[in-house]
Amino acid sequence: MISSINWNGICYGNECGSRGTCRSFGRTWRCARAVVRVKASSLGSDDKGHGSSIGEEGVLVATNGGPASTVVGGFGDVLEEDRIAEDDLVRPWAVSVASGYSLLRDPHHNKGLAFSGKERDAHYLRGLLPPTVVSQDLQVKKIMHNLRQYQVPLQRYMAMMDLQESNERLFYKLLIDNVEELLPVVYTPTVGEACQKYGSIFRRPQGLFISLKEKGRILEVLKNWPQRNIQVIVVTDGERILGLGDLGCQGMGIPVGKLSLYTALGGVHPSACLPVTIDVGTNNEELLNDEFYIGLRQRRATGQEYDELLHEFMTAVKQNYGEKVLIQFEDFANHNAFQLLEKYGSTHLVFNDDIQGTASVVLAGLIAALKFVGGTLADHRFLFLGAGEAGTGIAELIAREMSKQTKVSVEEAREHIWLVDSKGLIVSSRKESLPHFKSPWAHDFKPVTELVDAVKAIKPTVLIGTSGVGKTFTKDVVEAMAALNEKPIIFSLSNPTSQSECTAEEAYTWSEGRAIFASGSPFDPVKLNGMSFIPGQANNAYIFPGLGLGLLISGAIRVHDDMLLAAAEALAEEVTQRNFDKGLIYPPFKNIRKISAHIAADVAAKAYELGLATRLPQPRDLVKHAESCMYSPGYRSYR
Ligand SMILES: O=C([O-])CC(=O)C(=O)O
Ligand SMILES: [Mg+2]
Repeated sequence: MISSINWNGICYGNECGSRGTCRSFGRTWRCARAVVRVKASSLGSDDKGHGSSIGEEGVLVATNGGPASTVVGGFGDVLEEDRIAEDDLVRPWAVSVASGYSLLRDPHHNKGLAFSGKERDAHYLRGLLPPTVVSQDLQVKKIMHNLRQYQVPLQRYMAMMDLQESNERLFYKLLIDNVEELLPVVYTPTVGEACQKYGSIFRRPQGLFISLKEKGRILEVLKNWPQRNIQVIVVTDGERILGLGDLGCQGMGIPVGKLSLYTALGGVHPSACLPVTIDVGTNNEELLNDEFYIGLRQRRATGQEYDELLHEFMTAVKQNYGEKVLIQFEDFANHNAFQLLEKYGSTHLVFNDDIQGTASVVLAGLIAALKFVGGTLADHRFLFLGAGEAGTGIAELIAREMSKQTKVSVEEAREHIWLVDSKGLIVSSRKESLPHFKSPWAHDFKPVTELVDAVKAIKPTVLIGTSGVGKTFTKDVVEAMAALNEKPIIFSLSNPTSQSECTAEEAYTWSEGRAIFASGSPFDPVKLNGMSFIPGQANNAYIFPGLGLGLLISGAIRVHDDMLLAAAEALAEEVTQRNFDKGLIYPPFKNIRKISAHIAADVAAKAYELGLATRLPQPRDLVKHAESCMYSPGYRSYR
């Protein structure tokens, strides 16, 4: 194995079949695309003398101890141009050329038994693999067979994580080809349990951990990450993981899971994705006392200490990756979520998935549900249980869409929308004590404490649960909705399944099969009185991969609310007549890559329209362009 070579590389072009160019910056090669081979003419003493390298990140080059020989690349299939300063190229580490045994252990390039005979010869794999050569499809078949043997969801999750760390392309092929079956494994609900037990199941780090200990050195820490051309970061501080509360550093499962969906559902190249967990401590006593806990053992830093760390992170990200890197805030607690969005929304390309992504997916479901119940948004009355990020985010987007459709002001539109929090209905007499994100929803009304009483008093046509508290849509509540409405719309959005406000079965049974139901985490179809009901999954996974792709392909520099409306409308348009005939208000996840391309195209179109796009000229057919930019996980040939 070559761990380090001295070289002065001659790129002799792509042998991967795709066209691309290599440019030389002195001794550093930079490759615009895909697999490139480099001939090393001056090899170190511990090598086998071949010097070929494989890398869709471009050229893998080892340092000779000098300052600027390093790895460049990682453009993914999306980014074809980038400007990197020469001093950016200096890294403290060397990357080895992957061949032979190390190639089999390199998740980005390993193909396992799918290496052909010629590849085995060319890359010193002879004898390291059994003689049989299999196709990627057969590998998928075998792994699905094995996964189905596990009875415990967490075992499936761990098997999937092992695969991601041993053969990345196979992981994505499996996920894309079996998305409906595997989404609940790598994502909600199983990822919730994985985060709760992350310390004990931790094997290899899959993202960047930035703790208070790294304060003052975050830029340095970012440079330790092996990929340079990061396009999307999902970051959490672990304080509100799904509806499970403060899981501290163990929240890392969420950015990892979300980014695997960026690739599988949205086609963003895996090497362009960076999961980050900011560790400022945890207030979860159980974790602080857990010997397997992997994070800082201290209570959460707040105030200035917290703000400074986050600011250093946001500044370092922009400095290291440029202003077009997308930062998705995920599962922060309410106070920080709103503050971060407000603070960085006008200086960085950021959005909060729990506030804005969830809002967009729910709005799409409501637009589609109107097909069944009739009327426009303005003809309906909305009641939320939960007035945090998701509740107020959805409420605001509904108000904006209503205002857009009917030309009433957003303030007037808000009067159709009511929220209940842990203290009861949000009314104007509570205004003094409300945080700023709740105050727009404080309407004039008498105080009401119980949800069921709020339903009877407000008479909503739509009931939405964003409370993070399971079992709160009781029989009384659902029956009250069913008494008021021929087709009550009931969304139980809290995740994972244990936190869902009610189950699909409860919603259909208590409403005598009349509810139009969707949930954040998946539920199986329900049989009732000989009929089958298929619940919708109103999860932001429908939105963020396509939204992110749209931002990247247009080179957007800011996220605008109109882009979220565009994403919602694009998703609602993807519900076909056949879907409606089956009672669906969301399209099946199995078509998600096509759906993401449409969402991406509409988001990108909006970015161009708003003057926020920098990738000019605007491609004529944005759907085709989005599709052509999507990563596909088929193996490359390494001959
Ligand atoms: O992760 C999910 O399934 C949806 C989400 O953002 C949350 O519940 O926080
Ligand atoms: Mg979330």
